[in-house]
Amino acid sequence: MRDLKELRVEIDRIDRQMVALFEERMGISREVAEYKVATGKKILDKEREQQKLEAVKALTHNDFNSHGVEELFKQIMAMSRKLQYRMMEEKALGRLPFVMVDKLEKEKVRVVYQGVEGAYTQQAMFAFFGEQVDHFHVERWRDAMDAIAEGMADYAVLPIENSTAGIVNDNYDLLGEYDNYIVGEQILSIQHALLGTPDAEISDIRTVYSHVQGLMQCAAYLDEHRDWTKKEALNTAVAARKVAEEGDKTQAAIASPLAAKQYGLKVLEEGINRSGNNSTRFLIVTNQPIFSKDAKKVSICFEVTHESGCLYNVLSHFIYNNLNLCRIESRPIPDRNWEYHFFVDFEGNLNDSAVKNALRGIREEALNLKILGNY
Ligand SMILES: O=C(O)C(=O)C[C@]1(C(=O)O)C=C[C@@H](O)C=C1
Repeated sequence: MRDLKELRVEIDRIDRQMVALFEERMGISREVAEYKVATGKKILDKEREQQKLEAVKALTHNDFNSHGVEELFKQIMAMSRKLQYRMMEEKALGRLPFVMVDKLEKEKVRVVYQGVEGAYTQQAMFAFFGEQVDHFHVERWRDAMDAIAEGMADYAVLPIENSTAGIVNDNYDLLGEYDNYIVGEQILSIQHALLGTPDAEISDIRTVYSHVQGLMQCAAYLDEHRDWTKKEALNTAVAARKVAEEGDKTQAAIASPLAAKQYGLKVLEEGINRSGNNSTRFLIVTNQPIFSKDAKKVSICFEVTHESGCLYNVLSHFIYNNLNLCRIESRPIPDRNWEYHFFVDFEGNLNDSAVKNALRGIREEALNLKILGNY
């Protein structure tokens, strides 16, 4: 048996050769990039990569090495592409179809939110734009997206994620569907209360209405009252309005204390959500591709082909460009079973070259990349 020291000397010798060859190959890749920049040819050439993988695998002598070489060359070619995207960046300004503004216009604007007066979304709107803002409300989230798409409002406010109950699926889907853009976000601490008619006591309650998220966020509290029937409403404020309108003291709503004030209801119990720091994140959306110069977060969505390693390849652009991923979600693509839209948020501004570089790579290597906004 040979000594470990001696074996490591040999490994070091081989690695030096591999590094030299890697650098030589990257040098050629630079020349390929120059050719591609000059001729407008795409950087990713899947057919060539497939042929290359088959060719290098054929040079190996067993299955283990064949698999290893395949992985190795996939990585080498991915690095080669990244180098080429970076060179493209040096050649072209790489302007994205977004317009930078100094500051988001918040005065003399009209804002739409979904729900009725007293909804948490209304509170979020006030927190972002101020209480004097000109506003109106619509019944469904889709109506709010239509209102800005058609120019009836300048901005829409949509809940996207709650710290206890998770994402608002429907709004993720709407972001993918509409050509509207995220320009801001507002986080609101959500403190739910149990609201009843003015003559009600907790012991009278038989039925509780709320939005599904309200019911989920208060699941532990509702578990202590298993005999109550839980019923879903379009949103928490609609639930409060229903209880007020029907005037039945056996009915209660889970909604905000603001909604109690709005509809003349009695707060039977406060702070009934499971988590003390229960918060909801709302997005501010508009119909124009604008971003402010101090925007810090980019949201995108894309699809990947149904092949092994595809998502990994796309995500590698964030690592390579040193961009910090904040979240990733997947949503099913309608009528295409087991295929998904991926929604990714990461830190950065559309003016940063690292962001442009990563987006250029993702645009080529993923399907249907959409920049949802920078805020
Ligand atoms: O041959 C090319 O067109 C290259 O850009 C080189 C290379 C490689 O590194 O082998 C890189 C990217 C392409 O997807 C295919 C192959």
